[in-house]
Amino acid sequence: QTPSFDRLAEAVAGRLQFADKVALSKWDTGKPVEDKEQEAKVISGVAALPDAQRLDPALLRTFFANQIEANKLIQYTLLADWHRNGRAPDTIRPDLVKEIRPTLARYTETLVHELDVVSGLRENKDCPASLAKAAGNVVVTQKLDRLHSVALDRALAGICVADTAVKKP
Ligand SMILES: C=C(O[C@@H]1C=C(C(=O)O)C=C[C@H]1O)C(=O)O
Repeated sequence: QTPSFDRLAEAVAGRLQFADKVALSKWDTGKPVEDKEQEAKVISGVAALPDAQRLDPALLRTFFANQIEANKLIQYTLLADWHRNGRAPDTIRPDLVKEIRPTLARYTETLVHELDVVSGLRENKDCPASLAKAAGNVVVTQKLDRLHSVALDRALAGICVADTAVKKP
């Protein structure tokens, strides 16, 4: 099977869907959206994964910093919406430490694996177009709203060598 960005984009979107649950837990607990200590744990955890050994450590750091930025973008927007409405949805909220962060960690493993799969596509001239189209397909299949589509493009920025949107190592 020829490698494509489809699975990477799916996994990135999957991780982003969890930002909603993170935001709910922060609404309930009053904890800040940004947790620098947790971010450092996520980034240092990546380097220890088997698939990470084949990848450029600087690319991994940039890529996961972008996943975290996109996650926070969703959290800030949802929290502001809920403040405007005076209430948050009453959907089930998993516990941040016991449930959400372990789930995010499993996405991290999948993401590192998928990054490894597409590593040969990063240099291609059509990389930005292929990546953006893969994201567009995920928007349709996962029925992403505008906020999550915006965050998806943000999270994917910087993967292509020819992409000038985000500074690369
Ligand atoms: C997801 C969280 O919120 C933010 C986003 C993080 C992430 O995407 O991994 C990590 C820390 C926080 O800055 C969290 O606190 O766990």
